[in-house]
Amino acid sequence: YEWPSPQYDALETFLYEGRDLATSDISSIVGNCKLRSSPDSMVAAEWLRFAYHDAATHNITDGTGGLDGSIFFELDRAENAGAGMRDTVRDFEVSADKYISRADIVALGAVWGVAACAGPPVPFRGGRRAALGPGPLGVPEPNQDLATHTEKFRLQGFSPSEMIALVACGHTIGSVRSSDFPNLAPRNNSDSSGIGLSFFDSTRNYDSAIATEYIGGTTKNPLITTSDLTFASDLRIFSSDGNATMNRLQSAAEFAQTCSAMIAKMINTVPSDVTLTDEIVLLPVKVASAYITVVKDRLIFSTFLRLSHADDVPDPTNRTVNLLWCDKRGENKDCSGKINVATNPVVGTPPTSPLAKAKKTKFLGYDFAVPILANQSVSKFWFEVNEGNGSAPIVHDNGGDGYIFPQDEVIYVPWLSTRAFKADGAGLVSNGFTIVAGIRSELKPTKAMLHAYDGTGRDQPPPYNATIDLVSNSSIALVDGYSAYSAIANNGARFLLNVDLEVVVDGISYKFDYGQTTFIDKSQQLDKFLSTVTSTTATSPIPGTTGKSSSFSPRLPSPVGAIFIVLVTVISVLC
Ligand code: HEM
Repeated sequence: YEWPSPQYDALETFLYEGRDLATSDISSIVGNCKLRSSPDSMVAAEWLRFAYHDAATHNITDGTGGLDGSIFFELDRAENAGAGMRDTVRDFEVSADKYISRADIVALGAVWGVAACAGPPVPFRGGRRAALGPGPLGVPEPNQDLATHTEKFRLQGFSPSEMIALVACGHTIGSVRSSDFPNLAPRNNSDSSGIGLSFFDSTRNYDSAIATEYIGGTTKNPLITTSDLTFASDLRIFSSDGNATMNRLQSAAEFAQTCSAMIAKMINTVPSDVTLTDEIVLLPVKVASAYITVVKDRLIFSTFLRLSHADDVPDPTNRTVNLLWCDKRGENKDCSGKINVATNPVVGTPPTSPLAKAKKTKFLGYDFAVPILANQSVSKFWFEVNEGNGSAPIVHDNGGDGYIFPQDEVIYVPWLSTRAFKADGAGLVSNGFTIVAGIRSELKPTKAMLHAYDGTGRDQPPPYNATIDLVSNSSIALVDGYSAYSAIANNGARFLLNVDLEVVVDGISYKFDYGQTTFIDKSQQLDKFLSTVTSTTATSPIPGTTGKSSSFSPRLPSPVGAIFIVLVTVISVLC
């Protein structure tokens, strides 16, 4: 891994922090193995079944079907019956973006669901392509015979013993509902919703009870105990190898290991023309964002460092984190005369997804937003972390090269961008944005474009994917060094516009990637920026260093911005 790896970075944030581009924490819907309020069905079970029904239609012979999000378009089929499926659609329809497809979200739901109910970590790879319509039929149904099920699992790529394991790894959580299968699950009169839930085993955790209770003869799994044997599909499947697999799965360790592998294989069952990413592993040190923007007539360099530690270790109290960077332009270009230092970032606690919790990990985030000048800008940056315990500070510099700041030719300015939307009682009707960008004033671009993408929307509309010219907009004053451009994007009844910008100058293209629009026109935007935008209070040499202090003196912010103080210190280095 080397920063920046945009798709990896986006998937990593989503997988381990549980939040999407709009910073909405969708994994918290399933966190702590939550139940829906009415009926008390398990969200994790609904998400796991949703993923299975999407993957189950894979055909290894022609490479079609598999986990591709086609399930969103297939809920009117008898084989996909169930209220849990419809609830899941609502959970998942707001988060897809250009790096995280709807299909990846279905797979993530299975990973989070298993982890949220104390199950094993399931390795996750991204890169699934979202289908734009229904796929083939073929999800197994309980009234089909063993030969039919064995053949369907073979077509999905699973051997007979893998079939037994995968069904047990699915039916360790959740229930059969009376409202969906009245012949299998009795209606429960004490349940005010009238929807009887007959759970597969006596525990709500993702554990081996499904196997121990089956082998021990105490199971209440309706797909085993039903008096109508036509529907006893788990009984037929579990006993199909003389109970050898189910005997083995009684061991907690064996169950965890097997199910981690089986669920991973299930979510990696994708159409043959899809190439998945490498496994997304948790980055212990992560630069989660780095951009230049304008907030209240100041040019701001903003970056966010996320560090992790074991969740049974208290948060460090003496830690200090400094941001260091080189100018990209001017007399001190590339740190030839000075290194800039910012201290005292705003410290926050990024959320942890069920998977990060299962890995017993906690995050601390260090948010820097420092005023800079356009004629100095940023070429690269790095961090110095001092734990305050006498040990030498640790430098995080991307393996030695520093974090190279991608480009400053075009910047995104959410602060001045605006949103217009219409909603009625049924929800969002239309959404549109005027996106403001800054392009360096000395440039004469031959092309300036907004690439706008939105993969969300009720009832899964095709993604909005538009390229719109950015037009010079002299009515907007930015800051010295940047001229304002704007473009209008209408993303219809979709929720999560993603902003990419591109300018072409002398045949070279400069790109800003993956800007979000959630904070536009909302008070949170103000909160977010004002809580991190910092005032520059001094320029002084760091104690112990020699050399003269340079004349770095960015504009002072308005007092309202000075909620947190970052000391920007500029030192001369001996070169
Ligand atoms: C022959 C194969 C299978 C059959 C016939 C089958 C059948 C069923 C049925 C009838 C239900 C009840 C649904 C409802 O009442 O809404 C159910 C629930 C469930 N199934 Fe399966 N299943 C099979 C395989 C799997 C597999 C392989 C998985 C995942 C790895 C899985 C995961 C689940 C889960 C988690 C639930 C509970 C859903 C909830 O509580 O909302 N199933 N299954």
